[in-house]
Amino acid sequence: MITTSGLTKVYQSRGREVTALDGVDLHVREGEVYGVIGQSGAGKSSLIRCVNLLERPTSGTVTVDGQDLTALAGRGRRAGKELRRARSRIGMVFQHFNLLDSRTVRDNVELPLEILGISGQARTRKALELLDLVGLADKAKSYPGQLSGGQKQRVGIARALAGDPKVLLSDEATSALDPETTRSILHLLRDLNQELGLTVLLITHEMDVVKTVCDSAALMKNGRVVESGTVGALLATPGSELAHELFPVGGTASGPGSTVVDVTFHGETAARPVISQLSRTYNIDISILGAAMDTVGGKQIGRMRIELPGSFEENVVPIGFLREQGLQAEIVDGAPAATEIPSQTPAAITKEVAK
Ligand SMILES: Nc1ncnc2c1ncn2[C@@H]1O[C@H](COP(=O)(O)OP(=O)(O)OP(=O)(O)O)[C@@H](O)[C@H]1O
Repeated sequence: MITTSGLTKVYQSRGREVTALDGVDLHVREGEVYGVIGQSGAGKSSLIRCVNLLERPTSGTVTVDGQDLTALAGRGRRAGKELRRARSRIGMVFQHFNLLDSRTVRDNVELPLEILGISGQARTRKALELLDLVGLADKAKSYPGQLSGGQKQRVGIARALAGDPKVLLSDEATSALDPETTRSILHLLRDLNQELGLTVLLITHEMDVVKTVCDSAALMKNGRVVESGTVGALLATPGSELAHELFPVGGTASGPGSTVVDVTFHGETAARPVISQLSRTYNIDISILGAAMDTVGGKQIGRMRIELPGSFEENVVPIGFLREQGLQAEIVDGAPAATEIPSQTPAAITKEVAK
């Protein structure tokens, strides 16, 4: 639904060049919630602004729903008619809501419909429908100043849906909200994604947002995507930084001469007593050094760091047993050279070596 190829953005700032995006390839499938995470300055805002051509990329292409937006003329407010039309089918939600304080809630939602030239009655009907959809039917006549932050963001979401978009872009939509309100807004985005089949591309610096709502995620650093994939596949990727951030498991070996393994459970493997089977089958004592269980995108996922007595060579068979059971097993300590470890990296994952 959204593809960027070789997307590059270089700003000219006080006589020097700042590369905010450095060849970003992103592939967001129809109907998924895709999170782009990264620290401040990683290039997230530049990415989202380039996706709807609010910012013109220096090079590369952006395709949304099969249409190459970069081929359409104009930029920002001076965008040509075709680009404006294409953009009206991309909803955008902002961190600070960007509502007009002098207009009622209903009038704020009607604004994009006014710009599209929709007549008064149809506009009002649509705005009231959308307010109902986001749970604010009773606030139509209120002004933004009379609403809580969460309610303001619901108005922002209703307004973003006015043009019946297939794609919703969210620029840190929950960063200004408290944890409870954040959860309710994320659930609303998830419900809209499922009920309307809306594709959602969101940027965030909070791992919890990715954990709560995203099907897929990408990690950005210095203008580049350094990891991307479905959350399930990322969790199954040995050495994935995103997986480690989503499920940090700690614990160090009790001493030399043992093998430490990070085991990832998901899907039906999360419900099977694999560790006790491993212990009984090979008659080995297993120490659990750390563990975390959680629900990601509605699926139970867990990670456990375990310690097996003996060197890696002595544990090749038990580790093979774990992998045969459909679990991911990544050797953290006691491993031979990386090339000797049987690799299970799924092809779906792209992990580039940062420049
Ligand atoms: N209009 C601009 N002119 C010059 N440099 C800019 C401009 N916008 C962004 N940058 C620079 O580009 C880089 C990426 O910024 P960007 O805002 O895209 O990152 P971000 O990941 O969204 O960060 P944050 O979460 O702090 O908003 C930064 O070094 C920033 O200073």
